[in-house]
Amino acid sequence: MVSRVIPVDPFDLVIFGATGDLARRKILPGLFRRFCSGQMPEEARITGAARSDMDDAGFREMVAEAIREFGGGRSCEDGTLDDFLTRIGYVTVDAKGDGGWGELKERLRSGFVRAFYFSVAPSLFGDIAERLRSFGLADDDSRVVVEKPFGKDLASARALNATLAQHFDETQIYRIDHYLGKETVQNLMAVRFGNMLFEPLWNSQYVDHIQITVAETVDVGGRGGYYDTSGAMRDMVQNHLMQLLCLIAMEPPARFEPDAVRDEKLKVIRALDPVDYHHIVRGQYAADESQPGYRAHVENPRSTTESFVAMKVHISNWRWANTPFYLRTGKKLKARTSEIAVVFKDAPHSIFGPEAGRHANVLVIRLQPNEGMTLGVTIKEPGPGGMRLLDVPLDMSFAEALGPDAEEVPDAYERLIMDVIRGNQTLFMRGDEVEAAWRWTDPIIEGWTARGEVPKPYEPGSSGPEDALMLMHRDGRKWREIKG
Ligand SMILES: NC(=O)C1=CN([C@@H]2O[C@H](COP(=O)(O)OP(=O)(O)OC[C@H]3O[C@@H](n4cnc5c(N)ncnc54)[C@H](OP(=O)(O)O)[C@@H]3O)[C@@H](O)[C@H]2O)C=CC1
Ligand SMILES: O=C1O[C@H](COP(=O)(O)O)[C@@H](O)[C@H](O)[C@H]1O
Repeated sequence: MVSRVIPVDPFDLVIFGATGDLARRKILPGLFRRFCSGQMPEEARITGAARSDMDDAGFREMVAEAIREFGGGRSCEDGTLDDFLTRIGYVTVDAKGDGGWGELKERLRSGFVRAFYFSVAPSLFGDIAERLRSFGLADDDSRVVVEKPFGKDLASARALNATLAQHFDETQIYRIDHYLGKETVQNLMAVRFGNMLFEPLWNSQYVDHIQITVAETVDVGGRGGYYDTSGAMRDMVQNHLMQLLCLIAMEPPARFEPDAVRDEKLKVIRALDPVDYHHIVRGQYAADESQPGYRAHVENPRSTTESFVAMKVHISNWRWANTPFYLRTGKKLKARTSEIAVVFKDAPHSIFGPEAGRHANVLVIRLQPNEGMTLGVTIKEPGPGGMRLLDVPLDMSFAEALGPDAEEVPDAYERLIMDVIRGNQTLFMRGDEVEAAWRWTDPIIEGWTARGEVPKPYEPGSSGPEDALMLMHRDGRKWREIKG
């Protein structure tokens, strides 16, 4: 295999919240994998910063443990971990106080790319941004990476944008949506805009409807405190599903460049119709004989927060008028699967007569697991039985197509952090995009509150509430089965 890894420029990366869950599970192991792949240059340095009192050696031990636990199955030569750890340091810093900032500044070198990852609660973003400037750690070339949730509604997202804008230019702010870093999500753009095959058919004249499903088997686990104030709508739809919707529905950007892509995504969000409340189903997983339900995972035993949402959405523009988009996401479902299905219309006339049945082509883009694409094609049923039709899949699994190269594919966080170092904002959300997404989401959530709506219970391990199935049945359509 010929390595296509291009090393990034030397950098200083500071991770605020380096002792936290996200840093240990995703960021630090991801950086290690990039180091193994040879993408990280010799002079790269990573400094953890958090409140815990620790020295460099203590933090390196924590990092080594995190990598052993969450590092992932890629092969790395012996000794690489020790080598990686020599590039790691730690400073005790209080985001809300003055302690530690001077020492942190001394650790940073001039002449290198400088990035600050805010892997802390959003309530600390403003404090950190302000101190980065007042203690002179950040300059006009520095980058800041901010985690989700980016606000909980339009007002809070605006306030957060305004706070960040006091200290940093938009070109320095990298708002993470890790779905944009997934390999297949980018492949979606390659499929649409790198082929002549699909784009002429990619509109309401040929597409009957589109289904976007992000199903999870996990419950809210230890994140009940956060999740109960959020729910599936804020946690998944406003960001991840919205981004998938944008990529599938947007017009071709003139170039694969940050503002060209983000302008087109913004136009999609702005063209979304308000959603009729009859077109949304909220669900909450119930208990069964072997396991507790949602309400046992959160503090409020009467919680009406949704762990599932299904909805029908319309985009009012020339391309998509009259083509519905059905979105659904939920926890504790039957299988972990994320996919987008583009369901084409039936052929306008069947030359094979009514007994041949109805056959529509479906293009399925599987984001996870088993990333790949399947195009359902109608053929003649083999054998002597006359002209009977059969749907067969033209199947492409990326792991099979890439062979051993698939091992080299970085995960979402690895890719996005390297993009920050490269200064490429294409796969990050712009401030106006996030605000537009909240502008569309807010009335939906406000409507639930005003109507005192209670989510429908659903069985753990199911496909969600019955009403979600009805949402499509009413339109004479059917959800694809949720299977891993
Ligand atoms: N965990 C996840 O799966 C995901 C998390 N996120 C987002 O990432 C961010 C971090 O989440 P997560 O890692 O789970 O959170 P944790 O609660 O696990 O970690 C929080 C981190 O912030 C540090 N911290 C808290 N207060 C201060 C302070 N005053 N000064 C300096 N550091 C402080 C903590 O340090 P110490 O403990 O040393 O005090 C700790 O390192 C959040 O915005 C979250 O919404 C987004 C997607 C998924
Ligand atoms: O951002 C989030 O995403 C995860 C799902 O991410 P995936 O990459 O595993 O599909 C979700 O579990 C979590 O609730 C949400 O905050």
